[in-house]
Amino acid sequence: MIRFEHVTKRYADGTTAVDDLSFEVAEGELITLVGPSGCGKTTTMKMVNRLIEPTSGRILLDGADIAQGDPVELRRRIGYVIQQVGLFPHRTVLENTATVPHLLGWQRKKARARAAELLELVGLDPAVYGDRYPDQLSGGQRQRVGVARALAADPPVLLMDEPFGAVDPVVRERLQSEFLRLQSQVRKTVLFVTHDIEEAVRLGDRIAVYGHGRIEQLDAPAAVLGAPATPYVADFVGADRGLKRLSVTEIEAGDLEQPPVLHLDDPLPEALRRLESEEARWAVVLDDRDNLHGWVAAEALGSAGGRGTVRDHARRMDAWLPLGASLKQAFSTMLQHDAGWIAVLDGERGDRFLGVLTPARLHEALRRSIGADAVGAERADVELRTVSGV
Ligand SMILES: Nc1ncnc2c1ncn2[C@@H]1O[C@H](COP(=O)(O)OP(=O)(O)OP(=O)(O)O)[C@@H](O)[C@H]1O
Repeated sequence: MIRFEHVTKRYADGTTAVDDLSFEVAEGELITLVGPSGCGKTTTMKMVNRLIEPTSGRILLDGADIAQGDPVELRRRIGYVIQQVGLFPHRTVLENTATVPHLLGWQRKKARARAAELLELVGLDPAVYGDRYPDQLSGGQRQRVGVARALAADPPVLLMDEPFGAVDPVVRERLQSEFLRLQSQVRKTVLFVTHDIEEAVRLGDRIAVYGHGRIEQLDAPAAVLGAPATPYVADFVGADRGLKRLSVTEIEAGDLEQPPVLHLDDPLPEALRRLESEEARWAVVLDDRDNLHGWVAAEALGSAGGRGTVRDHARRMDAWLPLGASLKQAFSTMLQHDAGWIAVLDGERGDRFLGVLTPARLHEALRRSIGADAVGAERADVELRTVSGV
């Protein structure tokens, strides 16, 4: 969709802002450009809508060299969101949002209807906020209007330059979640500039980590965190990259442990025999539709004198997650419920019980996924070497 071919930008004073850059953004992909101040992220972005012209090399949009066409025509296909938003102070929120459709000559009614639809999409009720002026909004709301305005003419490409940089961390996280939800609906091709590695990891399908004027690594967030390509990248993503990686590594079926499974109506003697034969101290308990009910301790069954069913001794278990949730969510759920394990369910198939994740399994999953990225293999195929006998 967007292709950089050996693009260099040298400013008049001799500063090389971008140095022989080649990479490609696929249609519907969100690439975050992350790196320290002055490394060329904004220059990269502004060359796409021709606010800055490259010194050499070329940029293709849908296969066509953008330098050959009309910049105004080009910008109609590209939404642009910046940190200072740049809303017109004397125009209402609705008018601000309808700016581009107006410029494109849409009829007033159609432009306003589209603007209202977009405001709704970014979580601002047009009936409440449409007639307000920008200074009557919070910082986070202004950013939302900025995003709505950029999307108003439905451009295939979005350029976002630190769009959430000026709001406090709580609002920022909310805007990120909303933007992820929005992007899953509109699937734009996005270049997103940020200083913040956490933001880059959270939002990007891939992350481009910039050194001075160059991309040091362009890869999926988990790969950048797990297997940094250079010492520079390792340093930039931080010593706690293992921890950060938890949030972008999903629970897979192969990570799970399989404890014995009992059903609520199983008679006690049979249940006890099962646990004894498997030398287990507890079992997961399912209901008659095979949904998770909770768990039962062998000790509780043993002291019951052999009468009744598992139901009489089973305890509820609320610590569970669907397959595909992140390891960070798993860890956080364990802490929240003070649980030594959590159940993992198949959300796609009526919450069927799949297995349990323990802290040891979680650690293994993380190590295996880092190992997999380092050698370019599937996580399930990675064997761990463990210090044994300790
Ligand atoms: N008009 C200009 N003339 C000369 N040098 C410039 C100009 N614009 C940017 N630069 C320099 O080019 C380099 C890259 O700037 P750029 O704005 O692309 O960095 P950035 O990574 O976006 O930084 P930040 O995160 O601080 O916005 C910097 O050294 C900057 O000082």
